[in-house]
Amino acid sequence: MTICVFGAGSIGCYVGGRLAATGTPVTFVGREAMREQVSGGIHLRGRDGGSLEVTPDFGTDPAVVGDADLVVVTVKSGANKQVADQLRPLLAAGAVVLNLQNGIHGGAELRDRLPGHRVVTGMVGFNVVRDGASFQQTTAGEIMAATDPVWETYGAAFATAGVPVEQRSDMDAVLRAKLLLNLNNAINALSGLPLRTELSDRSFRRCLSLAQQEALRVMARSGPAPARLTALSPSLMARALRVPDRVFQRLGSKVLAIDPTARSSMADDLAAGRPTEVDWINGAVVDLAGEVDLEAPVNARLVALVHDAERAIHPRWTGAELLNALR
Ligand SMILES: NC(=O)C1=CN([C@@H]2O[C@H](COP(=O)(O)OP(=O)(O)OC[C@H]3O[C@@H](n4cnc5c(N)ncnc54)[C@H](OP(=O)(O)O)[C@@H]3O)[C@@H](O)[C@H]2O)C=CC1
Ligand SMILES: CC(C)(CO)C(=O)C(=O)O
Repeated sequence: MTICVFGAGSIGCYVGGRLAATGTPVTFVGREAMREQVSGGIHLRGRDGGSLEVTPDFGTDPAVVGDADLVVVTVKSGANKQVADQLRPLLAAGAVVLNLQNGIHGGAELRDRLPGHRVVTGMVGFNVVRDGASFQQTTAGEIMAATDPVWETYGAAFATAGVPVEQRSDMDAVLRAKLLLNLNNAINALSGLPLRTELSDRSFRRCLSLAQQEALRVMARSGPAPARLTALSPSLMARALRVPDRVFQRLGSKVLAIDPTARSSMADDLAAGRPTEVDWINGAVVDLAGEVDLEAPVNARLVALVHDAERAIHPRWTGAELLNALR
């Protein structure tokens, strides 16, 4: 039972690190800059505050993937096609691929390019903040993945590692629900604020409400309906975001139960000068809308604003400014 984490950054090092720290053989493939940071050892802090230390078997040579039975792909969406091209000649016969990514098309993108291999679609419901070689899970949440025989072999290892996998037979609906939550990634990135501060501001929540309601209209026409991943249903959540701050502090206390340092993965990308996943998140809503003869101007505007921010054009917005730009 050997796992290879391919594209090991925040999610890959955290999930793979927990597996390695609890006795599962894991190899990590990632960038040289990451190897330099983590090869002396990584520190993993769980949501319960407990810590694990492990020295990862981290390299930059993709060839090690050939020894793995399970390959966990944790690159950002834009790298999927290139990664599939790298994996195709290297994967062992019978190796299973698990993609742990935001967006709704990652699994299919890999599946189309890796004929002969099972690609299991997964989703990470929690946030991880990296600080050098320290990886901290800053929100509650689970990994969800498509029901598959692979979990008979690996399910116990993920559970022991403190990253249990909930098998779902409705992964498309799960990915759509996560997409709705991730519409905040762009707003969070443009705010320049930690998630908790941003979501405590009604103007930013109203921006998210606009983006989610637009996405819900599109999803209502294109099916499947998004799964319910939070205490409130997706449509109720989109409405509840608009309530005044004091009411939201009570109503949305679970939403705000976030470590004060946590930021969305898109905020990390913007801060590090990397291309963002906005085309795969808000852009996915625009694409879905096009397929059913609708328009999605709020999400289209967010895509454009994040692309501007990637080029250092108006990278920071107040809640009021952003709300004005989206209405
Ligand atoms: N971070 C979080 O809290 C959460 C993230 N997610 C999702 O999980 C996925 C992974 O996110 P995250 O871990 O934050 O991403 P990171 O950017 O931290 O990690 C991905 C790593 O893969 C590297 N990489 C890209 N292409 C290759 C390649 N061909 N070979 C080797 N390494 C490669 C990247 O390097 P480089 O940057 O140089 O390309 C980067 O170091 C995304 O879809 C994200 O949206 C979901 C929930 C929470
Ligand atoms: C966990 C969450 C929703 C936090 O924003 C996320 O998926 C991300 O940062 O990409």
